[in-house]
Formats: sequence, C-alpha cells, structure tokens
Amino acid sequence: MTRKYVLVINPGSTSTKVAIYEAEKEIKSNKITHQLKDLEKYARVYEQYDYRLKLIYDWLAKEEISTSSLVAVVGRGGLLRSIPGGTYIVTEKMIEDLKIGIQGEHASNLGGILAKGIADKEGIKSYIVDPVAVDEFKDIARISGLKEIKRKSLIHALNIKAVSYRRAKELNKDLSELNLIVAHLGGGISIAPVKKGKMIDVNNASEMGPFSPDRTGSLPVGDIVKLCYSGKYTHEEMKIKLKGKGGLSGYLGTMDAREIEAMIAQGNKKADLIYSAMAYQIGKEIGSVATVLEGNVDNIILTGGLAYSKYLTDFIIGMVEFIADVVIYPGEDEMDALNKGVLRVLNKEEKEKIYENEVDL
Ligand SMILES: Nc1ncnc2c1ncn2[C@@H]1O[C@H](COP(=O)(O)OP(=O)(O)O)[C@@H](O)[C@H]1O
Ligand SMILES: CCCC(=O)OP(=O)(O)O
Repeated sequence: MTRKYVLVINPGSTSTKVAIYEAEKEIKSNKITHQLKDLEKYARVYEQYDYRLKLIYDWLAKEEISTSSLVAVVGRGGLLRSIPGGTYIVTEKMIEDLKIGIQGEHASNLGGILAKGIADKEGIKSYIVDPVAVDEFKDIARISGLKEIKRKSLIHALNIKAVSYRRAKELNKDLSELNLIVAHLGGGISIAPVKKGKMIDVNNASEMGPFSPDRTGSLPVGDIVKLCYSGKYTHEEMKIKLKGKGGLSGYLGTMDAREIEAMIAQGNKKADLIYSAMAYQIGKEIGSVATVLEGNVDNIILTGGLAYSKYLTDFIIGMVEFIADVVIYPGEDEMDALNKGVLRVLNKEEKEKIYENEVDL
C-alpha cells in the first residue's frame, strides 16, 4: 500500500482528538471525549497509554484506515524540559522525560509516546510539534518570589501560535506588528500576552491562573500547605485534587461545560456560581496580562473548547472589552498545526529538531 497519510494524535485532559491528513487535506477526524470515571482510575497519565491507544486503533479500524498507509505519526508534545518551538523527532530521551513527566503530569505527555508506539510498528518516523513546554519567556517572568521555585512556561503553544497568525492574516498585518492577549480556554487554561509573536509570559496552564474544567489554578498558598500536611491525603492524592479533580470537576463532578450549562438551565444555583467564578477568574487574568503589554493591546482572542460557550464569552467580554476588541475563535487549530509542522519537515522546508540538542541534560 502507498504510504500517503499523516496520523495526528492530540491527547487532551478531556478528550483524545485524532485525524488523518493527506498532504494539507484533512481526510477524517474524530474527537473522542473521555468521561471523568474513565480517567480517574489512573493514578499516572502514562497509565492511560493502553486505554487511549486502543481507542485510536479502534477508530482507525472503523474508518478502514490501515497503519500501512501512514507516512508519519505526529502527537501533541507534552511537559518536556523547556525548549524552543519547532518540529521534533520523537527520541528515546524524549520518551523517558514524557513518561516520568519531567515538568509534570499532563495528557499531552502521551502524544509523543502514542505517536512513537504506532510509528515504530510501521518503521516510520514519529514527531511532536510546538509542545506545551515551548518557552519564550522574558527572564523577569521566571521569578516566582520563592528562590527554590521558578515560574514555568507551560502553555497551549500550538493553538496560541496558530490563532495569532490567523488574526494577523485577517488584519492583513505581520504578526511582528501586533500585541495580542490570547486566552486558550480548554481543559486547561493558558492566558498569554503575545508581544510581536512571542509568548512572553503565561499563567502556566497546569498550575496557576484561573481554575479550569479539571484544574484548580492558583490557590491561597498557606491553605494549600496546611492541606498537604493535614495527613488526610498522600502526595499522589493531592496531585489529583489539583489537576484532574480540581476546578469544575471538583466542585460539580463533571469537566464538561455543556453539562454544567444544562444544570444552570435547570436552575442549579451552585453550578451558576462556580461557572461564573471561572469566567470571573479568566477575565481577571486577562486584565492582569494587559499590564505586561502596558495596555497596548490590539486584540484579545478567546479560543479553545470553552470559547463555544456564549454564557462564558459574554461574561468575559463584559469584563475585558475596555482593554481591546475581543475576537472569538472557538475550538482550536491544533490538528492542522501538527500536520503542517510535519509537512514542513517531510517537504524539507524546515529541519527536524533533536530534543537532546536543545536541552541541558
Ligand atoms: N459547544 C460547547 N459549548 C460549551 N463548552 C464546550 C463546547 N465544546 C466543548 N466545550 C468544553 O470545552 C472544554 C474542553 O475544551 P478543549 O479545548 O476541547 O479541551 P482539551 O483539548 O483540553 O480536551 C470542556 O469543558 C468542554 O465541555
Ligand atoms: C499544560 C498545558 C496544556 C493543557 O492544559 O492542555 P489541555 O487543555 O488539553 O488539558
């Protein structure tokens, strides 16, 4: 069989998105939504490998796509060591870092691992593109306030870059002429000041900023220390409380905003308060990063799955439209961006990067 397709795999905290591309054209795609009950039994993200791999093979079989028709497999890259943007070949050292979660646990750590698992069986190459560990911080943004802890750039880099380019194109400008605030509102939330194309700061979608469908975001630090030492929870249990069972999922038992909107429609006051509080924290974070751009903001972009929600976007717009015009790009362009990253390498327009050459090991 001729090898002509690229398989794109995007594991997120609430879903696994898959797509088949032939050159630039998407042939098939699917979003496999995960229920909290299916994921909460795994203590570590890596333990979800077999579960998500089977779902991908089942989908390929249903679509009658044979892995022998694949030319390459690309996965969304995870919480690796901080690296520059680009298309990286998946190497053994990268797999090691993804498995242990060198910068933390997140579903996207499975992207490279799943890609390599499928590609190796076919003797083809696997890649990741602009992983969540892309770091374009100004040094001042790295200082946390505690000398042992650094602020990290953990960010929805793929989609933030993609929507920034999209906006520049729509405005008929070069991205280097624009200052944007991009709020990616997904399972995790990244709110970044994008100064002339560079993501110079971000809340850290895994640990800080607004709470999200499955994460707590920033918390009162004294209370969290008390909870850690209360003797009630192990380290592993605390990690799951903060990421997985934090945010909407902790308060309301679901990370699906559509279910929460249905609860609100039925008069559930608690759901209304919690959902509004998430929107309030998002608005507040946008206001905060506007200061990083000294108020010179061309546009605020709301993107990610939650940007489909009119309830949320109306709430946020009400808080932030005094800063700049708000543009809504619901969903994300991550699948397309992953495919394009691989095509640039396959078509020799760009050289693939080697993880080991970009980090201090
Ligand atoms: N049409 C919609 N209306 C409201 N919320 C939505 C809609 N579609 C998706 N969402 C919510 O967006 C969140 C997931 O966003 P997404 O960007 O797909 O995240 P991830 O890639 O992290 O899984 C979930 O809370 C989901 O319920
Ligand atoms: C660590 C940032 C990536 C992230 O939060 O992705 P999801 O929204 O897909 O969980």
